[in-house]
Amino acid sequence: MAEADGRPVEADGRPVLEITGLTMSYAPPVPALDGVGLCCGAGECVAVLGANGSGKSTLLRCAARLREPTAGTVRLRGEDLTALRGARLRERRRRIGLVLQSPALVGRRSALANVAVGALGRHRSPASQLGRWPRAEQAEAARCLHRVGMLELAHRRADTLSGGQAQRVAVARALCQRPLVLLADEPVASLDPRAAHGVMTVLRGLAHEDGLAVVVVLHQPDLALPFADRVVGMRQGRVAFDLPSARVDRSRIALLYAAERAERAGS
Ligand SMILES: Nc1ncnc2c1ncn2[C@@H]1O[C@H](COP(=O)(O)OP(=O)(O)OP(=O)(O)O)[C@@H](O)[C@H]1O
Repeated sequence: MAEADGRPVEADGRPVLEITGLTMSYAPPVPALDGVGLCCGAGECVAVLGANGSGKSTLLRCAARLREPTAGTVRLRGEDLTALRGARLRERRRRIGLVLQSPALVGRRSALANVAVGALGRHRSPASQLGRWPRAEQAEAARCLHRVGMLELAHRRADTLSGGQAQRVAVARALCQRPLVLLADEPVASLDPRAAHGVMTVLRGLAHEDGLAVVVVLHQPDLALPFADRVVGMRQGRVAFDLPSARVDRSRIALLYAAERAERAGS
């Protein structure tokens, strides 16, 4: 893998995920994103910080093509996803794993069965939809659980897991999609500090050790700075800064939130 500006890029010189000029408004119109650019290379962990309403979740949803941007491009390994439709889009979307604040597991099913759901895009049958998986998919789900340190609890019902354990299972479910990119939207928001640290360790490991491109939206600068390689600060639908973590000082972060408060107070 090569490097450009200190960032990992694919052999063709492009980062795995490359977002440019992303603009999106919700009806009636509520502007949410205004020309946002963000890149994430294989093996890189990027944190996105910003005050409530600054557009972080909308950015991830547009990147995963769950929302349609009004302008801009989302490239996965150089291919523009915003130009794709139908089966091709569905296939490419599977290469983008999504982890949300709520793990959304099926409580009465085992951790293993929940993880195997990530394989549905490759293997869909009446049996798999009832939670009965062929041996190969079960083995892959077990490998994904092992990767997040949850193999021992593979056969536990999901509704008996702690919040941190459930979130690791959700990460394993995303891994079972065999993603190139992992997008995590406030994955530690409901977790205690120890569990949050554990989930962040897993996410960073998936970037640094497994070579995924990981983008994680956080509300905790104290987690973003030590765990992420780069931090993207968002303010009012725009990128306020995009810097290596080591160059992000506290005053820059404070400004991110303070400016948002001041602008709101004045509006
Ligand atoms: N479904 C929706 N319908 C209308 N407006 C929306 C919708 N979702 C978000 N918005 C608006 O879009 C803007 C960006 O919201 P978004 O949720 O992306 O921000 P965020 O940075 O993720 O916020 P938070 O940290 O609170 O999750 C806000 O003004 C928000 O009110």
